[in-house]
Amino acid sequence: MTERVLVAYASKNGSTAGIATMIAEALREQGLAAEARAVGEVESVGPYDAVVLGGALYAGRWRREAVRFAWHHEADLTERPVWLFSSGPLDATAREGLIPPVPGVQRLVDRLKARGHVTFGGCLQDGAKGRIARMIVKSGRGGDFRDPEQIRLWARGVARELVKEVATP
Ligand SMILES: Cc1cc2nc3c(=O)[nH]c(=O)nc-3n(C[C@H](O)[C@H](O)[C@H](O)COP(=O)(O)O)c2cc1C
Repeated sequence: MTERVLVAYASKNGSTAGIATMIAEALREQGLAAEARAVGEVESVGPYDAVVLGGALYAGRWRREAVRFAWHHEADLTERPVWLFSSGPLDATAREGLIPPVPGVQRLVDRLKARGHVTFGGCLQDGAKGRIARMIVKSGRGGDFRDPEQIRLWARGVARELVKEVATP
């Protein structure tokens, strides 16, 4: 049977949503039934066999909705394979090496017994919401630091683990 994977995300300016869409596409390419959904659109994780949960980083924390989602669905999430991702750094650091989760996300990794966590580069461009966001863009420190190849490779690793598990329960 095809594994159903939920890629849930919390995004303010849309770039984490974009990453979630890329992850879901890469999982589908590997034969999984994956869909990307904003956390607010997900009532239950019951229909899914595995979950990828991602949050945009603001001031050293995940967007609150992502944390709330994790707490609210904790019991169901701990019964399923779960991976977490963060999106944030507005420079090349996420591409150059593994960035550990911020403390609040590390707590979720432990609590949900997540199989893995990765930090992807973020994106802030014209039209970003918020005064500080606009200041960052205006001062030339914005840009798109997401790396589609890095995202695809990470998603393929997730798919490999899930497919292996179905083959050898
Ligand atoms: C006010 C503000 C605070 C931010 N704080 C962080 C941070 O603590 N760590 C980080 O890596 N990125 C930080 N960023 C960058 C965002 O995480 C990045 O732009 C991300 O891609 C936004 O995701 P979204 O488009 O899904 O909202 C911050 C951006 C803004 C505007």
